[in-house]
Amino acid sequence: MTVVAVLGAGKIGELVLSGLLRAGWPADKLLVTTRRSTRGEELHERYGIRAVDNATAVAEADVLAIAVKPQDAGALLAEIGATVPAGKLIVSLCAGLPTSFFAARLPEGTPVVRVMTNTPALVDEAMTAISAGPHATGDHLAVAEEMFKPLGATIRVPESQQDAVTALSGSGPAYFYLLVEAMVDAGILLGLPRQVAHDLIVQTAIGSAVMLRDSGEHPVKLREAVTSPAGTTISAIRELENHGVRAALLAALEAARDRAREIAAQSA
Ligand SMILES: NC(=O)C1=CN([C@@H]2O[C@H](COP(=O)(O)OP(=O)(O)OC[C@H]3O[C@@H](n4cnc5c(N)ncnc54)[C@H](OP(=O)(O)O)[C@@H]3O)[C@@H](O)[C@H]2O)C=CC1
Ligand SMILES: O=C(O)[C@@H]1CCC=N1
Repeated sequence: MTVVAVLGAGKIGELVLSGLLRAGWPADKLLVTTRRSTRGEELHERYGIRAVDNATAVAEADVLAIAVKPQDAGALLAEIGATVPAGKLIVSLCAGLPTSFFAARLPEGTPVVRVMTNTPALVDEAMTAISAGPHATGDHLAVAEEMFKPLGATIRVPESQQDAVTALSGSGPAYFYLLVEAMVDAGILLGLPRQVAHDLIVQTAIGSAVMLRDSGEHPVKLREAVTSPAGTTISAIRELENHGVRAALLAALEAARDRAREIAAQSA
């Protein structure tokens, strides 16, 4: 069975490892590397997986999943790049960094796959977009899918779309959490106890998300069904439109996409 090493197990690396274990990936087929040894020990105690150094991971794993911050990827590749044996699959989880960044720092012919996942991996509801980079074949994409399917949904996209994907689904959970936070505060403003406001909004978010996924209806239709003539909802929607929420979202996601491009330019 494929041995996967997660290089740089912070938040996302741990989510990937724990998801693979939940899906039945044997602990002895997983390796983890960390910068701080205490973090490696913590992950070993929590999951029973072996914490090793980057050189050992390169030597022993079939797949190297790079989960360091994009700003740390250059240093990591300077350390391991030349030692990566031919044919080892590199799966990058780094926002912004194109596969060419990795190819330039790895032996010629090394297959590179770029993925963008998100934190709902914690509850097996991630959205992961997968792209083939240099030398990545259908088989390599299938390996990446085998890794990420247990964590939620997967989709294949051309790499040219990955910065937009990052802006939408990679960063996306943060936008929903911000919205929930603001709506709970609105509940406080209206005099509800915080816990009651929290419970109302969280269940409303879950119900709305499940309807979006399962009803097959367009979001406009779902919204219209809530919006009664001369009712309460349209009064709120007028305020959202007056405050430019729609325009703010367009600008915000464009800014996230632009930041991904900037990270790539600064790392080149
Ligand atoms: N957070 C998110 O929602 C998402 C993040 N991503 C991407 O995932 C990647 C990781 O993000 P995230 O988990 O949030 O970041 P974290 O900072 O939580 O994790 C990165 C980890 O890499 C470790 N690290 C750095 N350099 C090395 C090295 N040379 N060898 C071994 N370990 C190293 C860091 O160690 P130390 O703790 O000592 O600094 C840290 O624990 C990023 O590239 C990000 O763009 C993608 C999708 C979503
Ligand atoms: O904020 C970030 O840069 C990372 C990438 C996508 C989500 N978090």
